Amino acid sequence: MTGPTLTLEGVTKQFGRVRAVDDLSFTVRPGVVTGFLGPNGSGKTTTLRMLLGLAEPTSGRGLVGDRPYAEHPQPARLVGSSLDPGFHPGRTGLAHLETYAPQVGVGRARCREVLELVGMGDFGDRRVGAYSMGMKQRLGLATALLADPPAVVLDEPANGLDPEGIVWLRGLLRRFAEEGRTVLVSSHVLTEVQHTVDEVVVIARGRLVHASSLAELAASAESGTLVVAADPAGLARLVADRGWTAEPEGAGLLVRGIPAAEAGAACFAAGLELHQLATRTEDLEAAFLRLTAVPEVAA
Ligand SMILES: Nc1ncnc2c1ncn2[C@@H]1O[C@H](COP(=O)(O)OP(=O)(O)OP(=O)(O)O)[C@@H](O)[C@H]1O
Repeated sequence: MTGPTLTLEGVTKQFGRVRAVDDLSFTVRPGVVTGFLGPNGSGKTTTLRMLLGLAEPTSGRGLVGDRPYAEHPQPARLVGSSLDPGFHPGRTGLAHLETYAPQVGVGRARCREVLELVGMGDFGDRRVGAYSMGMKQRLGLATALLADPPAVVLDEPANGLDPEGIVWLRGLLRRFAEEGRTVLVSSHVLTEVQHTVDEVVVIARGRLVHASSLAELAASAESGTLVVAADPAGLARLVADRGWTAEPEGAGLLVRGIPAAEAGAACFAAGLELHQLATRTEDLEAAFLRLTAVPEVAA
């Protein structure tokens, strides 16, 4: 199986005065898990809704394969999604799936099968109103998987899942990708999906701020050296003389982008007595926060 490539081409969405999505372009390939990441309110859901024909872009377009979602003869069979699952609290989980089954051309047996697949086999006859958040997530996922689609688009699928559920979801998405499907999952927490995704697309305030493999994002994490000197004023002078960027950390300075060997050699040459010299590497979450941080407004 080879899933369709998903493409956003210069998509913008304006809600009155709010520009929720701003000239956003990226591509999602089949055979890998792609994480669509951004803080709350950054425009992820709006983007996914435009991709799936649930919202009209102000400009630009979303493509599933070679054409917009709605132009496919049976789009719901091509892309399974957890957006707008439309749960009715009075319906059982099974009845919910059965309302969707005709749209994607599957029968009751498949509804039971997907309930089993998402670990909900024992709860299909219980009313959705009595489901926990995690159970609703699983039912949303079951809805997305009804047609056994070659592409899945899931909005915050890890929300409400317990740690065991997250591990289970990770395994499921990994298997889908290995089968050649296209897998796009959104999240506002990078660490929640960092063991799940291969590719990352990061947005902030509706704009693309980063797109690469997860490995490349990790490699781009900024590193620096913590330097603690007996003479803090002397160290501050050295940092200024060298034009380094540094910020206070504990009793010393965290010097950005300078390896420990270089910082140590410079201190030695300047006759500074060191109490500590340690490499500091930013973790992925810090890199994510740096990428999505609101820029300070110049005075
Ligand atoms: N129908 C709408 N009408 C007006 N504004 C909207 C509408 N839908 C979304 N917005 C606004 O667009 C922006 C982006 O919202 P969106 O839900 O796409 O973000 P998100 O990244 O999915 O957030 P979260 O992680 O909190 O779900 C927000 O400022 C939101 O208030």
